[in-house]
Amino acid sequence: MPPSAGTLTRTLPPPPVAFDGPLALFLDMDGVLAALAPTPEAVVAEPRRTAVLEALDRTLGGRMAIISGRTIAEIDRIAGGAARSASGVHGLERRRRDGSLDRAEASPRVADAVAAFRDFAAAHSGVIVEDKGVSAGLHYRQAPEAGTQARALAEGLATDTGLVLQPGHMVLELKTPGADKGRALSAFMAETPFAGALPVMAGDDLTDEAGFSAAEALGGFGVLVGPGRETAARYGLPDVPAVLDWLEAVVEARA
Ligand SMILES: O=P(O)(O)OC[C@H]1O[C@H](O[C@H]2O[C@H](CO)[C@@H](O)[C@H](O)[C@H]2O)[C@H](O)[C@@H](O)[C@@H]1O
Repeated sequence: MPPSAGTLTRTLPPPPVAFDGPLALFLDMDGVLAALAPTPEAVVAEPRRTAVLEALDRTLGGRMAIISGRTIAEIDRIAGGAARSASGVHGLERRRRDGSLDRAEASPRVADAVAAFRDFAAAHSGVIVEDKGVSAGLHYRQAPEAGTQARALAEGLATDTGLVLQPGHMVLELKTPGADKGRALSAFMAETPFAGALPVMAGDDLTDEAGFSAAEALGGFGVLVGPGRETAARYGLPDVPAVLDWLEAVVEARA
């Protein structure tokens, strides 16, 4: 019997490596496939990650996608081009395996958020602004003392602009409304080659909870990476190396 999803304070069991029927894997990037680094640009392509993604894509008949808060261009840079199906910026962009692309129209208020974030960064050394077109990110990993003020700014801007506040690991993002990782997962699952497979989503961040719930609703499950918390995931893995070990074992079990 698989463990149940829901509020969990205990350690989650590790996910299975062998599955009876067709499997569809949805993978988050930062904190799952790539260890967290001081800045977004510090994360680069690595041979082990690229190799296992290519092997999964082959073994799963193309039913593998990265669903990230990063842009698809960033996913391609870090995954070494190994993720043909990808969703970026928390579901606001989605590229199918054949290269066709869906992209939400950016709210004009994103530019206001970027401008306000840049003013804040100019006054707080170490704070970084990430302009993703459809969303704006304010990173304070290198200036943790600015976190409280950064949150107050982002919350105020969310109220003023109607943008959606997406907190992450030492980052506050304001995104164009209308998408999340769960909707991206469900959209992939409605199409070839994903339709009919068992969806499994691995993630670490709050933004990944929508993906866990969507996988669960479609008969699959979520895998929470990192420390335990209240989650919709059924299984857990401690860190990025454990994720890569698990993915390699999945490939081997299907070979
Ligand atoms: O959904 P994800 O793939 O997990 O992306 C979430 C955000 O990841 C990036 O920021 C995070 O990783 C950086 C590099 O390790 C780190 O410096 C930062 O503190 C983290 O928040 C990315 O820059 C964001 O755009 C993503 O939304």
